[in-house]
Amino acid sequence: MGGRVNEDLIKERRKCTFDIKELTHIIDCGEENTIKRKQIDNYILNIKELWDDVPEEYLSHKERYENAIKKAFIVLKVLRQLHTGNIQITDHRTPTNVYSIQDGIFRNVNPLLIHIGLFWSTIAAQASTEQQAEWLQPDSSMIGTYVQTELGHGSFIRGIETTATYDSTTDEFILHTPRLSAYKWWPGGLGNTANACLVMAQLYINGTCHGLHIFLAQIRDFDTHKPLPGIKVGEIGPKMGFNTADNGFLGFDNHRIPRTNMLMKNVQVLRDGTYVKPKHDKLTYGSMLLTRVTLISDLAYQLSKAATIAVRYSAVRRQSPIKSNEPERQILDFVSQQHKLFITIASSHVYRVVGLWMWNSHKRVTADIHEGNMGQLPELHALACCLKAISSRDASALVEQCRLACGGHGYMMASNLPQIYAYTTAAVTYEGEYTVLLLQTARYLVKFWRLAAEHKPLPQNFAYFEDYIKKNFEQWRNSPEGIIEGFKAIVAGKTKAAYDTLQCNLRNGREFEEAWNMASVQLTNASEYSTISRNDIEALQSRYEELLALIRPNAVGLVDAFDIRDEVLCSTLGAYDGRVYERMMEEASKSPLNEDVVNESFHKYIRPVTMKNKL
Ligand SMILES: CCCCC/C=C\C/C=C\C/C=C\CC/C=C/C(=O)SCCNC(=O)CCNC(=O)[C@H](O)C(C)(C)COP(=O)(O)OP(=O)(O)OC[C@H]1O[C@@H](n2cnc3c(N)ncnc32)[C@H](O)[C@@H]1OP(=O)(O)O
Ligand SMILES: Cc1cc2nc3c(=O)[nH]c(=O)nc-3n(C[C@H](O)[C@H](O)[C@H](O)COP(=O)(O)OP(=O)(O)OC[C@H]3O[C@@H](n4cnc5c(N)ncnc54)[C@H](O)[C@@H]3O)c2cc1C
Repeated sequence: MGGRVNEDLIKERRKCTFDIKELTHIIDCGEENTIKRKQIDNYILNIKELWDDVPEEYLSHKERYENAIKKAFIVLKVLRQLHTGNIQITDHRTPTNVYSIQDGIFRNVNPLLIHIGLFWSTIAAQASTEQQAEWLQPDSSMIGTYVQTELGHGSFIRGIETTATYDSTTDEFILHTPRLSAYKWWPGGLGNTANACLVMAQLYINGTCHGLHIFLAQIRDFDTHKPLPGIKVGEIGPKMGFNTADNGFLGFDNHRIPRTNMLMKNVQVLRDGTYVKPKHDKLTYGSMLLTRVTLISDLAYQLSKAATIAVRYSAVRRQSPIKSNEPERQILDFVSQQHKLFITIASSHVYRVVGLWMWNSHKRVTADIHEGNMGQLPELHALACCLKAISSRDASALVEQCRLACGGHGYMMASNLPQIYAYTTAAVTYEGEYTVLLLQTARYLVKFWRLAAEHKPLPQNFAYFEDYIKKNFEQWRNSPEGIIEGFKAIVAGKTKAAYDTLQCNLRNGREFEEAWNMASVQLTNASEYSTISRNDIEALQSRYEELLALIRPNAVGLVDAFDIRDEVLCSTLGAYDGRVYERMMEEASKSPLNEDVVNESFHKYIRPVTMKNKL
C-alpha cells in the first residue's frame, strides 16, 4: 500500500531522543547480526510464492494446512541453500532469527517447526556419532517430529505407557501402544507431514523396565507416504491456535524397529540385551530443557511484536480530549495507556537478556556434561523451569493487555493480536505445564532451604537463605540493588513458609508426597516478605510515573528499534506507516461476505420470513 506516513507517527519519530539503529544493534547483539538478519529477511520475504492472495482466516482447516505445507517446503529449501552458503541462520543469540520471519510467512505455525527445531536437535544431542553420521545427512528423506505426550500423560512423563520391548532373537525393539490412553497425542507435524519420529517409550529388556528412552521410528512410507503396517496415525483437529502445526496422534501395533534405532549417545542396549546406564538418568529429558531455554527468547520476540502494534496504533489513534476545550488526544497520552504498553516493551528486553544468558548457560553446562561433569544440570533445570513458566504466563498476559489496549480493533484478526495471543498462551502449557514447572523449581529451592534450616554449608548462590534466617537483610533501598535484595527476601520468605508447612504436614503424620501436595499452593504463590514499607511503595509508584513520562516521547522509537518488518508484523494496526484506517478498510474488502452485493442466503432464508405477510 502506497501513501504518506501518518502525521502523528512522523512527529513521534522526530521527538525520539536516542539513536534507533544503535538500539536495534544492541537487540541483535551487534551490527553485523543486524546486517545478516536483514539480508535473510530480504531474501526470504522477496519470494513471491510465500505470500497469500486470500487471508488465511478465510481458508478451511484443510486449506490452511495445505497452504502452510506448500510454504514450509519453500522455506525448507531456502534454509538448506542458506546453510550450504554458510549463512548461520539459527543463531539463538538473537531473537530475530529465521523463526521470526516464519511468523510473517505462516501468520501461524510452520508445520515443519518441530522437524527443524526439535527432531534434528534431539538427534544431534542424543544420538551416537555413528547414528548421527547415518541420520543427519543433508539429503535425508526423513521428515520427523518429537513424539512424547500421550492421551493419558503429558506432565507426568514417567507415566508414559508406550513400550519398546527388546527382542534379542531378531535384534529389534517392538514398539507398542497397549491401550487408548497410550496413544501419542499432540506432536507437531505428526498429523499429515512426518514420515519419521523420535518416540519416547518405556524400555523393557527381559521383563525389566528401564524407564523412558528415545527411539527413531519410521511411520510412513518414504515414497507413497502411506502409514506403515502397524501404524495408526492422523491429525487431532482444530485448536485455539497452532492450526497449521499439523498436531497428530499415533499408535503402534507391535511395530518393529532395529535395535540400533534407540538413541545411544548417553545410554546403550547391546546386542545381547545388556543395558548400559547413562551417567545421569535425566539426560533423556535434554530436548525439553533446551526448548524451555530457547522459548524465553521466542517469547521476548512475541512481546516485541505485540508492543510494536499497540504503541504505533496508540500514537495514531485519537480519541477523547483530556481537557474538554482541547482537541482529541493520541491515546498514547493517557498515562493508564502508557502503563499498559511500556511494561510490555520493558518485559521484552528483560526476557531477551535473560534468554540470551540462559542460552549461554546452557552452552556452558552442555560442554561440562560432555566432559562428564553433571554438577550444574540441576540448577540449569530449576532455572529453565521457572523462567519458562513465568515468561510464558507473563507474556500471554501482556499480549492480551496490548490487545485490549487497542480497543475493539484489537479484536480483529487483521490486527494480528489474537493470533499472537493464541500462539503465546500455548507456551504456558507445552514443554512443561506452568504449575508443574514451578513445582520443579520449588523442589530445588526447598532442598537448599532444608540445608539452611539445618545450618549446613550452602553454595554461594543460596547465601541469602542464611542471611534471611539470621535476619541479615538490609533495610529497603529504592534502587536496582535494593529491588534485588527485596526479591531475595521474598524468595527466602516464601520458601521458608512452604518448608514450614511441609514440616508441619509431616509432623502430623503425612507422607512426604502428600505433605508436598498440601503445601503446593504456597510453593507456587508469592507473598511479600521484604522489608519494604508503605512509604517505599509510594516512592516507587511516583518514580514509576516519572519514568512513564520520560519514556513517552521515545515510545515509538523504542518499538521501531525492534525493527520488525510489516510483512512479519501482519497487522493493520501496527504497520510502519500508521495508515490504520486505510488498511482496515482494505482488509475488510477481502471478506468473502463482501463478494456479492446481496448474499444468496437473503433469498433462501431472510426474504421468505420478512416478506411472508406481504407476498
Ligand atoms: C520446538 C522448536 C525449538 C525452537 C524453539 C523456538 C521457538 C519455540 C517456539 C515454538 C515451539 C513450538 C512448538 C511446541 C512444541 C512442544 C513440544 C512439547 O510440548 S514436547 C513435550 C514436553 N513435555 C513436557 O515438558 C513434560 C513435562 N514434565 C517433565 O518434564 C517431567 O516429568 C517433570 C515434571 C519435570 C518431572 O517429573 P517427575 O516425574 O517428578 O520426574 P522424575 O521423578 O522422573 O525426576 C525428578 C528429578 O529429575 C530432575 N529433572 C526433571 N527434568 C529434568 C531435566 N530436564 N533436566 C535435568 N533434571 C531434570 C528433577 O529436578 C528431579 O531431580 P531431584 O530428584 O530433585 O534431584
Ligand atoms: C500447542 C501444543 C503443542 C504441543 N506439541 C507437542 C509436541 O510437539 N510433542 C509432544 O510430545 N507434546 C506436545 N504437546 C503436549 C504438551 O507438552 C502437554 O500438553 C503439556 O506438557 C501438559 O501436559 P498435559 O496436557 O498432560 O497437562 P496436565 O498435566 O494434565 O495438566 C492439567 C492440570 O493438572 C495440573 N497438574 C498436573 N500434574 C500436576 C502436579 N504434579 N502437581 C500439580 N498440578 C498438576 C496442571 O497444573 C494443570 O492445571 C503440545 C501441546 C500443545 C498445547
